[in-house]
Amino acid sequence: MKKTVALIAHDRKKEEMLTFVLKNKKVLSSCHIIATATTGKIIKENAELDVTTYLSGPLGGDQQIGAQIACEKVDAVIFLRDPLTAQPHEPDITALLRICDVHNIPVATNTATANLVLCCFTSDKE
Ligand SMILES: O=C(CO)COP(=O)(O)O
Repeated sequence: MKKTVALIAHDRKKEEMLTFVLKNKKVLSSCHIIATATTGKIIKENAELDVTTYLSGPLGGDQQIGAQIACEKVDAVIFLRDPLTAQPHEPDITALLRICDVHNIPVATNTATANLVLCCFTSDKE
């Protein structure tokens, strides 16, 4: 069964996200990818992967993805947060991370952890 992976990146992390996606295109092409609007658009246009997009983070996209997690429809979240810039929708970001913990969903907030998460996907023969 296809894994669903949520990809989200703040503006100053979008380039890093795209590099990560391109490096891991093979494994990600076997997943159902969901993303917030701008992150998803960049991935679609530059990595030519199918992406289901939600609203932009500040407009409620983090909450929409959180709802998918609450419904047990997401297997992993890769959320490259900008730790150096305050975000207007900080409560939504906190809520997204919280709901991952509530449902025990792996959430990577940097590419080092994201690589480990995707490694598990490739070794999982399910
Ligand atoms: O703000 C975000 C996550 O909190 C990301 O939203 P975008 O992908 O639309 O930039």
